[in-house]
Amino acid sequence: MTKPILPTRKQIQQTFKLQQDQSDCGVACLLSIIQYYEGNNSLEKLRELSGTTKQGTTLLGLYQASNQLGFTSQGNEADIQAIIDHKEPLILHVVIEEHLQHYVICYGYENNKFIIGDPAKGIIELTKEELEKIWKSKTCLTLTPNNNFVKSKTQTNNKKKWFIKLVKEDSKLISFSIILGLGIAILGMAMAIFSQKLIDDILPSKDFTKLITGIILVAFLLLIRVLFTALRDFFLITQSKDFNNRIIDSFYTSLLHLPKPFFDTRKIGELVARLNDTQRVQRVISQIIGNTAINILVTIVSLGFLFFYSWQTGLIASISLPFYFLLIYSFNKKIINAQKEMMQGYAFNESNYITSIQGIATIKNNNRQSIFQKINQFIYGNFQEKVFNLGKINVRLSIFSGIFSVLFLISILIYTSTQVYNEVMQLGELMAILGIAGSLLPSVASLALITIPINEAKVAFNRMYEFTSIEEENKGNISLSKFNSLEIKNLSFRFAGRKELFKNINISVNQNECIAIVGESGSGKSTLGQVLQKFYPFENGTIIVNNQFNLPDINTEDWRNIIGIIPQDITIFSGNVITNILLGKKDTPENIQVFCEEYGFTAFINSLPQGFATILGEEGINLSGGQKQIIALMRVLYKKPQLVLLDEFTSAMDRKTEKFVLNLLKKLKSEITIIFISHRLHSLPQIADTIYVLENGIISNFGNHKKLMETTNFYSDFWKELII
Ligand SMILES: Nc1ncnc2c1ncn2[C@@H]1O[C@H](COP(=O)(O)OP(=O)(O)OP(=O)(O)O)[C@@H](O)[C@H]1O
Repeated sequence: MTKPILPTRKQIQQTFKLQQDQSDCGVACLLSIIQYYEGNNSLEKLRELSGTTKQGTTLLGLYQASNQLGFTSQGNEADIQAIIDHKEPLILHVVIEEHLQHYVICYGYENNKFIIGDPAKGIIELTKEELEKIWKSKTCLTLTPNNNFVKSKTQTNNKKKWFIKLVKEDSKLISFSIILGLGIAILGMAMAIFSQKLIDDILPSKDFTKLITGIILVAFLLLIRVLFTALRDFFLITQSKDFNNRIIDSFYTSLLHLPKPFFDTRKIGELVARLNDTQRVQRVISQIIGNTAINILVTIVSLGFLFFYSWQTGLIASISLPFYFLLIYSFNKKIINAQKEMMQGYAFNESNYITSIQGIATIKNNNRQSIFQKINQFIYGNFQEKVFNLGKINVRLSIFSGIFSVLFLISILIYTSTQVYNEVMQLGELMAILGIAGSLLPSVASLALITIPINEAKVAFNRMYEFTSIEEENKGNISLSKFNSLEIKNLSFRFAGRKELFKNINISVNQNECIAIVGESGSGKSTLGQVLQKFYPFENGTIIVNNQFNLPDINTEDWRNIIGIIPQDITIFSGNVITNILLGKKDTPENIQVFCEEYGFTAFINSLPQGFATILGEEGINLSGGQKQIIALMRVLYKKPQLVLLDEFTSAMDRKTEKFVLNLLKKLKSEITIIFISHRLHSLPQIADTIYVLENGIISNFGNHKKLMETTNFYSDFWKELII
């Protein structure tokens, strides 16, 4: 499985992957090494496995991910000589521009230079001194593929299959559009040919009938061309609509089924930007169907006509057009890079805009409007600078191509006019040749630039594919409808790339019991709650349900029907109170009214301006924290769960509401098992049968109020401080 001692440049170039944004450098390095060993994966998957966040990846995260992917890897402290002696690619942790943490790959040492794969720049060479300057940490990750490493050629095939599946339904529309495009191209020549006939034959012959017939014929052909163009455009917009609907549906559906950790590591702006990617892919499809086919044909037919009228002009065109093509083509790379930077600038600007709107209260409260305005000026200015850079390249391109066009047309003009002057060529032929030569250049230019939109679409397509190729969350296959007990045994958990959050935790709860998990902020209580919702897989230990099933094996949908959650951050959707309780489920208003009366929520509903019809969320009134918690309680109880998990519930309620809620929960204890997660401890003695104290990553104590008060711990400290 191991490669030859020093990889060739070609191998490196072919397998090296650039980062898609700043936080991706670590995973881009890992992906490059995977591809170097002929494996395959996606940046998205690697982000997930390595716990990459908006800030980037830790070396520990890269280590954990690479071990899961079939590498024997090791984090080391090393010196320059050690990496010269190490004959396999390795990842170095470096610091660039004095403070930016970054990862690069060292592929080897050759001719006194290190071959470095820098995900921000590409393949570069560094001298010992240059590398030492940035490799200050002296830490690196060595990776050797072991027997678990899977070589895979399947991903490219899967990508192709996915793409074909997406466009397959449009194949008829696409074929019609191409055929119409060909018709349009051929009819486009009609005017040039007619003008030649008009000047050379019809007008000199003074044949009026011929003139009228000719005009009618050309008018007819031009009208057919208009019809063809309209039809083709209609097919294109139809295809565009169908394709976008299909692709967005597939994208959104995959998004909803992605595992929770996926959402922890993404910025909203980035997710929104990916929705726009679909349009980019579609635009290029339209462009290829709409223009490229026509341009190819226009070029061939025009050249044919030029040869037909005068083989010499055909020859001039055939010799000079490849140069024209190459001249324009040479701009491709610059334009693609400038476009990439512009797209990044755009995504960054969008993220910044969304974050400032979300944090508007904090900005105002801290009087930081002017600072945020300056940040925005900087970010937006940077984006505009990138747009400007792209514009500059385009201006340069149009100057060069303009000069070339002038030279080309003038040389054709000189040649043909000399021919007319010497009476070898007729005037009409000159006109036709000039007309055809003029239409040839834009077609060739557009063909030379086709890689730009294709590349843009490829980037967009890959980014979308990465989303849709992530495995859905674990579904589990044991169905369950009745909850009896939950037992957490020796459970350990860490977020990918982080140190262990808790270890060897033992907690149990039976039907109709109420337990509480208490502990300091950040001790991992909410995370434990999320593990219980099957949001995160755990590292070691077991969670047994009903004394027989492993939680990961239980059907996720069944389990989430059994467990009801009130999270710390409650989401209120746009809509009225009823839609917020039902969350899309169908029910009659009478039933909801009965439900509210049964649980005693009627007074709360009546206190809202329009009762049940009160519009909440972005389009409606803002609820207080306590009111949101009541809505969340209604939402949970309406679901009729058998186990509820209440995370810092009642924290925002006034004493009266809290009392009402606690009394309600006490009554419900006979029907529902309750897990409280809290650091508000004063209400717990009334309701919790057992209290577990989570401290320093372990359950340091557990028992009822009386038992816990006998020792010194987080819980008893709280009560003792109250008494003092
Ligand atoms: N997705 C994540 N990736 C990495 N670390 C995370 C993630 N979510 C939470 N953490 C970290 O895990 C730790 C535990 O967080 P958690 O929310 O579980 O604490 P908590 O005990 O519920 O705190 P609080 O009482 O303040 O709600 C924190 O240090 C937090 O920064």
